[in-house]
Amino acid sequence: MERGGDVAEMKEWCRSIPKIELHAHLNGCIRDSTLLELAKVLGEKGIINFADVEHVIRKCGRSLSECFQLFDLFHILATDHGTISRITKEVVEDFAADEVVYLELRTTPKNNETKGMTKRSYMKAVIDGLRSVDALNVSFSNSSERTENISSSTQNNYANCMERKTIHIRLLLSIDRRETTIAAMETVCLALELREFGVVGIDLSGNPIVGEWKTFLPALKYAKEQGLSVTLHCGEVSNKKEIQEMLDFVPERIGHACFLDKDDWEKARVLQIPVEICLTSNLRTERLSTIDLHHFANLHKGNHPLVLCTDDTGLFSTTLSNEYYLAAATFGLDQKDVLRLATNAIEFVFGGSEVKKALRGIFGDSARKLAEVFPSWKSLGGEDVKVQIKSLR
Ligand SMILES: CNc1ncnc2c1ncn2[C@@H]1O[C@H](COP(=O)(O)O)[C@@H](O)[C@H]1O
Ligand SMILES: [Zn+2]
Repeated sequence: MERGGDVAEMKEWCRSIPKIELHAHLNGCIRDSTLLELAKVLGEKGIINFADVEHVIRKCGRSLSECFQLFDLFHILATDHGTISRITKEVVEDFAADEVVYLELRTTPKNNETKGMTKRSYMKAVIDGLRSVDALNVSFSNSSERTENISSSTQNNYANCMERKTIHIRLLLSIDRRETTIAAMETVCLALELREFGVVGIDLSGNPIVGEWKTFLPALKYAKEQGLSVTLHCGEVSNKKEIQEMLDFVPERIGHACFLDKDDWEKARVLQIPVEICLTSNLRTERLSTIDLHHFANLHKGNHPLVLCTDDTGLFSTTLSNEYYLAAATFGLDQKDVLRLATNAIEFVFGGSEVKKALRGIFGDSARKLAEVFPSWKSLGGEDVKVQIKSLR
């Protein structure tokens, strides 16, 4: 990994392998260029001061609280339905360009009376955005490959459909920690209503120093009872009591987990709760002083279920392949380890058995093709991974 050629080959390897993204916030993944364009328009209308906003958007390395200030700005910039659809389309295109084959995109449904926006109409705009992607086959139905969920232009041209990349998308609705119990319950009910449009679960996110666990618990419990999967931002800041309560809830995954202590990790290990690891996000928001101290190392060593994710590609100027490369470069992973990590993520998706089967097929095909392209692949144990993929079927 130290020589230039090796670095370039590993970066290319991380880019070219199929990947699964399980922790990405829609509005945190807005392209900088789109954000600046939106800000400029609002500046011209005198709604914001463009010069101030430009400085904030271009700033690198923000504290966690600065990130949440920026999210408030994002929400001002992206309030109308058309913009939400556009952002969704671009985010999907960007993940697909990075060889993401399955994306679980999470977003917080928003009410905005002045714009005539309700949580339901916000989600309709997101779903319209998925439908408007025309350069890819977008499959976002729970009942898998139903053609009505493949973008309309694709249906018109079967030959094109076969040539295009396919990206499987599922949606998680986020409860913001500023919300009340009733608002959280509304989001869960909306998620249940939108199951046929690929909504598979609920996320709890937002500023981790705001709100109390007991406020969200009734809605999260209800979500679970109704068969929705639940993932929680857990231990993003130090909060022993809340971390314990969250683990006792037994979510299907947790995000970040930066401030779990020994007992908490033991509980997570016994319960085998998969952890969504967001290296760049944790580093940029100063959850740790240097990346080599990240809990990824211990979890990986202990074979704890984990998945590398981006959190907010736009906010942190990262990609999923960059996260894989960062993990490889920091923790000494070889190509075999990287592909195994990417493949293991199949087991933690909320999309159900049909999509898992499809993903196993994609990873199996890709392992065969990559073996031809990368000369070092065979000596690095490509055969092992192929065997592993087979045994997962
Ligand atoms: C940095 N780590 C993080 N910790 C907690 N919550 C985060 C987050 N990054 C993003 N969000 C949550 O996602 C929203 C933006 O996307 P949506 O408007 O929902 O699409 C933010 O407002 C915040 O609530
Ligand atoms: Zn997050």
